[in-house]
Amino acid sequence: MSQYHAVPVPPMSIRFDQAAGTLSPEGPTLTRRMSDLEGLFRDHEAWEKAVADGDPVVYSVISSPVPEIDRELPQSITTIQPGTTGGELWMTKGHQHPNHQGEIYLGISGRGGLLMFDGTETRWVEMTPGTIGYMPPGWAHRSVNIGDEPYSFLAVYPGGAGHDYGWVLEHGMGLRALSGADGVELVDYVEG
Ligand SMILES: O=P(O)(O)OC[C@H]1O[C@](O)(CO)[C@@H](O)[C@@H]1O
Ligand SMILES: [Fe+2]
Repeated sequence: MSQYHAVPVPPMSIRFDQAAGTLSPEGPTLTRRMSDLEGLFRDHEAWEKAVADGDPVVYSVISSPVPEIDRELPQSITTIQPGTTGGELWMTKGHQHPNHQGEIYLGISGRGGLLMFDGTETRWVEMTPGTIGYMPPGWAHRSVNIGDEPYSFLAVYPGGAGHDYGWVLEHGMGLRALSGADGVELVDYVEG
């Protein structure tokens, strides 16, 4: 089920207040805690312990009022907190668009990585403020915070693309992003 409402909107400007972490006018907001990321981390015991030890917020998503419906172009800003679980950097759930369509991200603050997987090949794009990351149709995508401060990025995506989270649980993402010497060490995917 979509977390977005489907009310058409008129032409508009949308103001992002980075200090306040708000969009105005605002749409739906979403908070993902550790407990929402079941089955995604390699170290299941470390994930269970993190859930038991306060179930921290891993990332939040604020959206504009543009609806998730075909031919619309919704936007959202995702902020991933810095952290690791079992040595694995905090990340989004990641998803495939069931109705394969492209998408762009724009780095706003902090340091991140954009992991893309088409079921065979994997790509990793480092994201800093000003970087545009492009996800072609058919490439599942996950974002990772590789720094020690919150990592924020703008997403712009086709409203009819949909979100398939089960695809990532079934196929993985090709690689995992662990905390390493230069912030990140990419290793082969191992089941969670
Ligand atoms: O949908 P996920 O995998 O939780 O990741 C969150 C980010 O991805 C989006 O679904 C866009 O691809 C936005 O809602 C948000 O920017
Ligand atoms: Fe997407």
